[in-house]
Amino acid sequence: MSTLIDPTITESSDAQHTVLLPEDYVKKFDPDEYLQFYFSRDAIEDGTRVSLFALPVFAQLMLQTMRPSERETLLDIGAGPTVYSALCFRDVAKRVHLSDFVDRNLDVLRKWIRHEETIDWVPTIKVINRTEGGPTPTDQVCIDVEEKARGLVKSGGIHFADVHQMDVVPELAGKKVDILVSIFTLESACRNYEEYCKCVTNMMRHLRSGGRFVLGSVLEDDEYNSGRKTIFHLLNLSEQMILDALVSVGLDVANAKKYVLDGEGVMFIMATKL
Ligand SMILES: C[S@@+](CC[C@H](N)C(=O)[O-])C[C@H]1O[C@@H](n2cnc3c(N)ncnc32)[C@H](O)[C@@H]1O
Repeated sequence: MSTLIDPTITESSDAQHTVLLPEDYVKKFDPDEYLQFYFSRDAIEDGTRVSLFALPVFAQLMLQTMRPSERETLLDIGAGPTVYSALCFRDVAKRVHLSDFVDRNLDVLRKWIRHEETIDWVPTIKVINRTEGGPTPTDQVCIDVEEKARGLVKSGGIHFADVHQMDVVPELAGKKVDILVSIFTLESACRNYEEYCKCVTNMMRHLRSGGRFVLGSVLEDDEYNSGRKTIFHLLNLSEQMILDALVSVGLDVANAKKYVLDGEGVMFIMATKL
């Protein structure tokens, strides 16, 4: 997972190479370490996460192909301590629901809502803005972008999620959103392909027919750094395995928009639920 791993760090930590498992998230996933590792100013300047290129492109496509009434609600499953989905889709949806399995991640998201210190999202906003084709944003533009995203999450909510449950987001049980986003979560949460397919089925219960599913996945890798010294297991997935799982839950994969970044070992796909 080259987008998520700084090779110099993995090499130096080989001596104590412990790989944590899906059941270790609650105790061992550290939101601050994760944000520092991937979203600090230095991390963003050193090499950007591919998500910040793919998601704004999908957002633009949604603006072009969906009427405002068809794209009111967005749910991000496994957002972790990050808010970049709300930043990328701020002009698309009216309400954004961020969800995750780890309470400490949800606490960080709530702190962000209350304007308390978390990470500085300005470097991320600048990359998103560049992908959107805008000029280098002023400080005021960055503040406005973040405030708009914050407002959408205030209108939506911050929720517990477990992809292994039939109602992945219990607080939204029985409710369906227009856009479902999940980035680098399923391959983190699942131990085998059978579980993966079950979790995709569970997630789809939150998406309405005609809605869009946006999935970001690591391809063919076994682990990733969740911080400088912490390594978590990943389910090793080929592109075909992912596509098969999506077809089996009724997503229109034949007409999907897909980016496979071989050098980066990641895939992003946007598909409509039939
Ligand atoms: C690699 S992080 C991705 C975070 C964020 N989506 C991003 O792109 O930076 C994996 C996330 O999956 C979450 N996760 C792990 N097990 C989960 C489960 N059973 N249900 C929902 N989320 C889970 C973790 O808490 C973590 O936030």
